[in-house]
This record gives sequence, C-alpha cells and structure tokens, in this order.
Amino acid sequence: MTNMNNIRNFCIIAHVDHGKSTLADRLLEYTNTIDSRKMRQQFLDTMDIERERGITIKLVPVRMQYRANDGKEYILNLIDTPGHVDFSYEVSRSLAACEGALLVIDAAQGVEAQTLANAYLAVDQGLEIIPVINKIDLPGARPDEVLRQIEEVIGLDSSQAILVSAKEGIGIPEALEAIVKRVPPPTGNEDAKLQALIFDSIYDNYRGVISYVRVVNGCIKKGQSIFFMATRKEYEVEEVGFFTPFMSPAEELKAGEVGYVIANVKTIWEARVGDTITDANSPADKPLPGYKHIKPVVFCGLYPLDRDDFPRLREAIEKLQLNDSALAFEPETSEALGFGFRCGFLGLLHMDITIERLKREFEIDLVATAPTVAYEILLKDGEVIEARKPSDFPDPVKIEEIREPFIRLTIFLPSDYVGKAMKLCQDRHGEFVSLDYITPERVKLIYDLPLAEFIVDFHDRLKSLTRGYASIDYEQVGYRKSDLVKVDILIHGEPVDAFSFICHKDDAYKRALGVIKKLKELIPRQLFEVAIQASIGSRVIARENVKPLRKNVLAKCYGGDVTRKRKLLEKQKEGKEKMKMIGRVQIPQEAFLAFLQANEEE
Ligand SMILES: Nc1nc2c(ncn2[C@@H]2O[C@H](COP(=O)(O)OP(=O)(O)OP(=O)(O)O)[C@@H](O)[C@H]2O)c(=O)[nH]1
Repeated sequence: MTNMNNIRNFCIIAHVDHGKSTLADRLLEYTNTIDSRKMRQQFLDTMDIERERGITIKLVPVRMQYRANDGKEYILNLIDTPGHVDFSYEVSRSLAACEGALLVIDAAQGVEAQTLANAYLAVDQGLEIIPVINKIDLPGARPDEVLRQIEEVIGLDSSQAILVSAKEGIGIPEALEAIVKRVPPPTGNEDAKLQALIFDSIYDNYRGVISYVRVVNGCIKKGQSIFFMATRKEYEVEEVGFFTPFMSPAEELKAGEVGYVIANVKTIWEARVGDTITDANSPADKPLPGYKHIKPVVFCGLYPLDRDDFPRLREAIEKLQLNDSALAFEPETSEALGFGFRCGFLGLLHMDITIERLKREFEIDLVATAPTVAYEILLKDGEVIEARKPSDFPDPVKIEEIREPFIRLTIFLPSDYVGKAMKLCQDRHGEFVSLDYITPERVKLIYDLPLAEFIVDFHDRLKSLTRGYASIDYEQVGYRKSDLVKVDILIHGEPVDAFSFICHKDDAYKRALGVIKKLKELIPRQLFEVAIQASIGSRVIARENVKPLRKNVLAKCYGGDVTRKRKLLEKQKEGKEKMKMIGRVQIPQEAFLAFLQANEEE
C-alpha cells in the first residue's frame, strides 16, 4: 500500500480569490474524502477573521484515496499553502513537501501578481506545475487569453492546462487524472537515515505540538528517539499518523509520505517550520535544505487602554504565540501609554490579524501604535546597531549611515493607471526596476520600495488610485542605505518620544508640519504659551504655539459659593490625574491616544 509509486504529493497555488479553496473542496468531494461542508466547518478557515477577510492562512494537509483511470489506487496528499505574501517562507516550505502544484488562475481575471510569485516559488522548488484555468463558467471567462498569459507571462507550457469550473464541478476528474499522470511520485529511500521536513507546526492544548511532516528519507515511528536538527533537541515519538482529514494514528510514516508527528514537544519554537527531523541514534549527515530562521520585519507597540489589563494582554499574546512562531514581543514602556509590548510581525496582514484577535478573542481594548520597521545603523565607530523605534536612534552625530529594509514590489494593473502608480512609487522613494505590457491593456510594473513607505498606507492608496484593479506581491530584498532622519517633537522644550518619527530627509519638513499642527489641536491651552517644535538633532525645522489661557477656572466662580468652588477644584484634580506632565505642560492621555490612533488610520 505504501508503495511510493502510488503517492502524489501536491499543493494548490493561486492568487487570492481565484478559487483555491473551492477547488480543494471539489477534489475532496470527488474522492469521497469527506463531505465538503463538514470539512469547511471543521477545518478550513477555522478562525473568524480568516473567513471575514476571505483568506486562508492555515489548513491541514489532507490525504485522499483515488482510483485512477488506469485502475490503480493512489494516495493523493493535498498540502495547503498559506495564501498571503506575509507568509512566503511558510509557502516555500509547504511547496518543498510536494512534487507538483495545481496553479489555479481565474479565467476572467487572468494572471495576477501572486499567480506569478507563487508560480516562481514552485518553479524554484522544481515542482511539476499543472495550470488550471478556473471559473470557465463565468460570462467574462477568456480561457484563450489566459492560456496565452501562461505562456508569455509565466513562461509555462499551456498546452496541458486544464479548464475547470470548481463551482459547477467541471473538469474535476481531469484535474485528478493530471495529478496522477503528471506529478512525479516521491523519490526517497525508506532504508536511508531519517530526514523529515516540518512544513507546519501547531500547538494543541491537549497534545502539545503537532508537527506536519513530509518524510523524505527513512521512516519515523512511535517510540523512536528523534532529533530536530535546527533546534538541536531530542524527543521520543508518541504518535505518528495521517490526516484523513481527521488525525488517524498509523504504525509509521515512510519516505514519500505526509502526516503528523507528536513527540511531547512543548512549544512550537522547538519544532520550527523548515527544520529537519532525524533519528537521534542514527542521525542523517545533513538537514534538508532551506531552513531559515524567520525574523519579524514590521513592529508596533500594543498598549492596553486600561492599564490594569497589562497582565491579561501579556497572557493573550503568549497564547497567540503558542501557534504563531513568527510573532515576537517584548515589554516596552511609553511615557504616554504606560506599560505595553513592542511586537514584531512578518507583515501588515500578520499584524492586523494579531491585533484583531487580541481585541476579539481576548476582549482587550488596546492601542496599537503606527507600524514601523527595523533600521540598521552603522555608527562612526564601525558598530552596527538595530533600531526598531525612534527612541533606539543614537545621537545623529554618532551616525555614519542608516539602512532600511527594501521590498521588490510587483504590481499588475490596467495600463491606464500606470502613470498614477508610478507617481505613487516615486513619491514613496521607490526605485524603478521594470515595466512590461502583458496585454495592451495590462501592465506588470516592478519597483524597489522602502518597506517603511509601503506599510503606512501604500496598498490602500494604490487601490484607490487604480479603482481596485491593481494586484500586488512583494518580497524582501534586504537593507539599503537611505537618506533618513529622526525627527524629534519637543513640547515646551521637552522631547516627547511618543511623537517622534523616522522619515526620509526630503519628507521631514512636510511630515513634521503635519504632526505639530495635529498636536496643536490636541494639546489644551495652559496658563502659559506652549511651543510645539519639530527638530532634527538640534536644528528646529518647524514650530507652532498653543496660546495661553486667558482666565483660570475659578474666574467663573464669582462671589463666595464655596461648595461650587470646591467641586470645580475637585473636578479639575480628577482631570489632572488623566493628565501627563511633560515638563510644565499637562497633556491629557486622550491627546496621546488621539494622536497615535489617528496616525494609525492615516
Ligand atoms: N463562477 C465561479 N466562481 C467560483 C469558481 N470557483 C470559485 N469561485 C468563487 O470565487 C470566490 C473565491 O473562491 P475561493 O475558493 O474562496 O478562493 P481562494 O483562492 O481559496 O481564496 P483564498 O482563500 O483567499 O486564497 C468564491 O466566491 C467562490 O465561490 C468557479 O469555478 N466559478
């Protein structure tokens, strides 16, 4: 039964909404693996947020049994890949567990940015790619045009593409036959030393960590002592099995097979995606290629609105972290917001999802500060330091050079909007890479862009400039030297960290002006004139004044109504408690919140 020739390991890759989940459902239905509705409820989109946003982040691999036209029984393992660029490393590990991929393309939309990115990842992994043109039932379907794009834009042979309507169940048997015929069976040696690739790990409250693995060589079975080659830890296997799609224990997993391993692993940091499991007593010489320790690239501060919620917030983040080894956090204090955490994420979507889960699943009201990136700063003495927030920046006189993370951004859009999109990229200090016409109406535009410029509101701006017709994808391309400055905001001569920011030198004046104008509205008048200044180092680049109050509160209380006077004083005292003293200036907590949140929405 476990003859490797009868196994096919494949995944489905697609641009968002091109029909990946629908096609997966149909394959499961056709192979009688499970009732698709039940499947969806049980496994797909387990989190509300995923469902609402219509994106799939994680799914279990499923094992299907299929009797092909040649009369033989096959085991088809469908391995899910996360659908978003933030998780591209995880995508690449899922692909590494397969020999083939169905590349789903919407017949009406054609090739989009993530179609291309995913196709390239699959090509890099040496997978057999089967193009699937989906939604051929749509009135706007243009399968011939899509076939041409497959050849010319992606560079794949389109003659073997399969025409499908996942919605109406058309082309499903053809897709299954193509998997059997065209995806090569796994290669590997059952008798060799164990090498199993972890392509996902989840934390289960009852069973601890469950690792999803593809056994490449050797066998793994209950009772075996195993060794995780990246984390260098040893465990004993408690259970191995397959997903049918429910977890069903098996005797062993052999070379070529996909399944799960439970081995009393307590945290998912010990069973990292991309790590190789081997036999502790007879270890493989080398781990499987491609292990990467993923580092967060986008950071923000999370603070509970109610300060008493701090311990709850910590607990909640720790809980999320159990299932999210990419989520990083460390305690942080802000003079304005009190105690909170600086959290690191793989990207904006990862950040949004985490914040929403904290709010919804854990019911914590929190403030998230505007996202930032990590900068690399070369000091004059040759040392290189990392700065994740403005206050990490050293005195400008000590700085030799500042480097920031760049992304290579691929945009697919109608040619009418090219001018606008290019202007947006230029305004955001993008470096032009290339422009290609895919059809006379559709263009592929590539820019290298500072990540910091991208995370502010780039995607939203692009969407509105192109009326939603642009699709994007990006990859990180490392750090580059940039002309950046730290702008300090001083209130009555006192620098206030919460308001300071890093930006491109050319934008400093404009951004500074925006910030101090906003602060002028938020800071209440005091008994004296308050100066709000923006400075770079010791040089003031912009200034606004908050005029002094003309009267004090008691002036209203003519005569001798003592109780009224006292009430007023008490009220004022209450108000003061929610005030923050910056030097001599009182700033209400509200002002900080309004400022930080407004920034977030910008
Ligand atoms: N008309 C038509 N609609 C389809 C077909 N296949 C999928 N759809 C619809 O397209 C939309 C997106 O389908 P999904 O299967 O959720 O897409 P997906 O690629 O899994 O999306 P992500 O999970 O975001 O990656 C849904 O509204 C489907 O009902 C098809 O063959 N024909």
